[in-house]
This record gives sequence, C-alpha cells and structure tokens, in this order.
Amino acid sequence: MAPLLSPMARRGLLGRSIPFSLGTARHRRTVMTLPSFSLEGKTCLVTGAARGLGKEFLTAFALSGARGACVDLSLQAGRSSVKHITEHIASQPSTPSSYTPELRAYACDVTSEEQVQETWDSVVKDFGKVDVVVTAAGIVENFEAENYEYSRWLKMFDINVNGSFLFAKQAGKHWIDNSMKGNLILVSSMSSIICVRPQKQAAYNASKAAVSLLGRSLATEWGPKGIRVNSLCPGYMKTDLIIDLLAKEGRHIEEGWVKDVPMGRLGRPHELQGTIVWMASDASSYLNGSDIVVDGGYCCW
Ligand SMILES: NC(=O)c1ccc[n+]([C@@H]2O[C@H](COP(=O)([O-])OP(=O)(O)OC[C@H]3O[C@@H](n4cnc5c(N)ncnc54)[C@H](O)[C@@H]3O)[C@@H](O)[C@H]2O)c1
Ligand SMILES: OC[C@@H](O)C(O)[C@H](O)CO
Repeated sequence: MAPLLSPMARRGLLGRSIPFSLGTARHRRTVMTLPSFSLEGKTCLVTGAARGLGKEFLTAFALSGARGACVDLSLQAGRSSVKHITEHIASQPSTPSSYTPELRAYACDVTSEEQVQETWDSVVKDFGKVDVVVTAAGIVENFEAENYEYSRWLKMFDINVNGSFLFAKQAGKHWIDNSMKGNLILVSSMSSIICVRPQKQAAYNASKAAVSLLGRSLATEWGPKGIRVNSLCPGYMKTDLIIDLLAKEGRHIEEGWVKDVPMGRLGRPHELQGTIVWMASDASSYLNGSDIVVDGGYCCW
C-alpha cells in the first residue's frame, strides 16, 4: 500500500529527525513518537531523585526534553545524580548533539515544611515555573507489628505520607494561586493495595495506602481547577532500596518474590520510564485520581 505521506512530510508532521551514532559518524534517522508524549517546555520537580526510582524518573523526563529539579536530603548526592544523568543522556545514540538537559540539585528534607517551602521557592526562581511534581522520596523497613517501635512508625509516616503531602500542598497552592494547570504524581506502591510476603511491613503498607488515598482526595479537590493528581504503584523494582532489603532479609526471599510475580522476575527501574513520562505528559490528559499499577502482574493473585 502506498504511504499516505512522504517520508519528509511524515518527519515534519509526526516525528522528529534526530541524530544517532553509527560507529564514529553521526547519522540522522526519524523517531516516530506521539507528540503529546514530549515534555519539551515542562519543568519537572522530583523528590528522592538522588538515586533509585526518583533518579530514573528524572532521567526519563530529561530524555523527553524536560528541565528538572533533583530534590533529596544531600546536595552532594543530588549533584552527583544530576551529573550522572547528564552523562548518561549525552551517551545515548538518540540524543541530539546540541542537547544538554537543564537539571539542578536541591537539598531538602521532605518532612520539614520550612525546607519544602524554601526549596519550592528556589526551584520556581531558578526555572520560572514547575509543571510536574513527583514525590519519590520514601523509605521501607520490615518489623512485625507487635514489636514495631512507635517512633519508627511515626518516622515512616513522616517521610512517606507527610513528605508527600507537604510537597503536594506547596505545589497545589502555587498552581491554584497562579491559575496554573499542574500535574502531581505521588509515588505509592502495590503495597497500598495488597500485602506482600513474607516480609512484615504493616507501617509501610499503611503509609502507602494513605499516599494513594491522599492522591484520590486531591484529584477530587483540585481536578476542577485543572490540576491532575495520580499515584504510581510499582511492584518490586530492583533499586538500592530493594537490594538493601534483600541483603538484610536474605537472598532466599527474592526467590519467593519471583514466584509471586506472574512475569517471573522483578522489575528493572528503567521499566517505569514509559509510564512516568506518560503520566507526566499531555498524553495522559484525562488521567486523574488513578492508581497506576506496574507490577508484572503481582496484584492479580
Ligand atoms: N523499589 C521498589 O521496589 C519500590 C516499589 C514500590 C514503591 N517504591 C517507592 O518508590 C519510592 C522510591 O523508592 P526507591 O526504591 O527509589 O528507594 P531508594 O531508597 O533507592 O531512594 C529513595 C530516595 O529518597 C530519599 N529520601 C529519603 N528520605 C528523605 C527525606 N526525608 N527527604 C528527602 N529525600 C529523602 C533518599 O535519600 C533516596 O535518595 C519510595 O517511596 C518507595 O516506597 C519503591
Ligand atoms: O511493594 C513493593 C514495594 O513497595 C516495596 O519495595 C516492598 O513492599 C518492600 O518490601
């Protein structure tokens, strides 16, 4: 069948002509993508982006043309994350030679309202605006409930729930006061829906259930104002958090986890890149108040 459009017209209307490496030379090829997936012109703020999923999300955003703020406890770790992401992007064959992502690091403890406010003000001053906020800062730990120290319970909620709320509140207020459309993505977990086994983690599970319902609550409050709020619920993704947990609990646990995943393996962090870009972009313009589960099928049981 004859093509509906010439290759040149297709490139102009539906794709972007970008350079890619072949040997030592730079050649051009056309990458066909749905334009609404592009994040060009958007500024994305990601908490917990010094490592793990947050870093993966910031990488995906920068690869999609966004500018980005890397927010984490340590400025040094944040700067090293930004450097690593920038080098990674430069090494990708699909990256145009003229493109360097605009990324900056900010030190912030998400449990401090004062620090969250200061960080927000700095990011807005540096970038002029924030379009997308992803709250990936979080912790996990496993203790049986009857022996769970209350101080630990409070810390878990302080980081996972209060930290998410503080950034959500800051972003929501800013977007509403400035009549801006905003996009908030809370990082929840499949543990907001089901109890994983065998590790005992009542506090973590309850904190993630709170995060997801916070997301749906904000979606109803702010939806009429043009602000979308959704939660991402990953299954097991092999980040340092999971590697540390396996080191503590024993490697036999991983075998049990894998049996519980219909796809027969843990997730790789980069496998969330497509989902997070979709959620952050205009491609998901009617998505609001949803929990997006990406877990290899774990929650089907
Ligand atoms: N890895 C998984 O399998 C998985 C699955 C589902 C959900 N999650 C969730 O995704 C999020 C990220 O997980 P990860 O695997 O990348 O973990 P990670 O430990 O690799 O990264 C978490 C990041 O959050 C930062 N952080 C912790 N406390 C903070 C605070 N008070 N203020 C600012 N930053 C803080 C850490 O410094 C770290 O850089 C967490 O909320 C986690 O519950 C992870
Ligand atoms: O449920 C997957 C993750 O949220 C989490 O890393 C796991 O539950 C930790 O045991």
